[in-house]
Amino acid sequence: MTRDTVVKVKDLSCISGKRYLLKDINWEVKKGDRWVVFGMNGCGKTTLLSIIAGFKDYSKGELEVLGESYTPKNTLAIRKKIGWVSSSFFDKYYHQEIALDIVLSGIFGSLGIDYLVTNRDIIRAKELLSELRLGDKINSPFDLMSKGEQQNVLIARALVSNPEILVLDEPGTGLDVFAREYLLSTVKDLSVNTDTTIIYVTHYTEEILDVFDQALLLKYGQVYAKGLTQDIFNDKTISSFLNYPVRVNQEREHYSISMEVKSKISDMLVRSR
Ligand SMILES: Nc1ncnc2c1ncn2[C@@H]1O[C@H](COP(=O)(O)OP(=O)(O)OP(=O)(O)O)[C@@H](O)[C@H]1O
Repeated sequence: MTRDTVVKVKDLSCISGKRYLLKDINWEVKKGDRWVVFGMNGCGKTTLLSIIAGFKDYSKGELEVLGESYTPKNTLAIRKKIGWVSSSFFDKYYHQEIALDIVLSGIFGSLGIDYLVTNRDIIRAKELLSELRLGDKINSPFDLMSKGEQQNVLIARALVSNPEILVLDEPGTGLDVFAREYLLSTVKDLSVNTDTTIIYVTHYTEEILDVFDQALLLKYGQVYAKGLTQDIFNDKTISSFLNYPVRVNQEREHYSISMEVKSKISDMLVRSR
């Protein structure tokens, strides 16, 4: 039996002014897939995921999520089925909102609580916050929380609706050592025990768990490679992708990349004294 396609991106471009932030992206994600998205700063990862999560428009091409194209009428309904963590996106929107309200907004796929919440919703949101060690921060405004606490609020927001698709944009950033392991263990458990589709963006190869069996490499807003992680994460492909010689190692449960980098900054500073 063929699995349903849950995200279909066809010849998609996103243009700002005269610049292509994304160009001719083609990508298909099936139900239950686990993808890692990898690329250098500014290559368009957040832009692509914001579009897929229904929070950003695109300029050209086609996008279907869970069998539908976004329209003003169905946007919230589709968003509800996507758990999206992206501090680079939400940081711009959340300021005075308290942790509990932000988590509850995930139930509606909105940025705020524009609809009626039930007691069950509140209990679930509080449980998730407590589980993520934020039980005492339920009423804290977003701006007054630490980076890691904010990230955990966004993780709780993404999980509260028990989503069909989890889109995690650098979810480990800012987390302490325990919180990051807890996140990775949650992602791993979800991928083993449920058919949740997972798309995971990271810069840190130690977060590329063995469960992420497919990889999308983005470079300058375009797809550089996509396919099985084991076929892509090798010395040759990643060195050519990064334009720099690296060694890719597959450890017991994740990948790692080693490279020799020599900074010139200290020499520059010493010379200018
Ligand atoms: N609204 C916008 N208008 C114009 N340019 C934008 C806009 N949003 C993002 N960009 C630019 O698009 C490029 C891609 O940004 P994006 O945030 O998608 O990159 P990224 O791959 O997620 O980067 P990082 O790894 O640093 O988070 C960047 O050069 C950024 O400056």
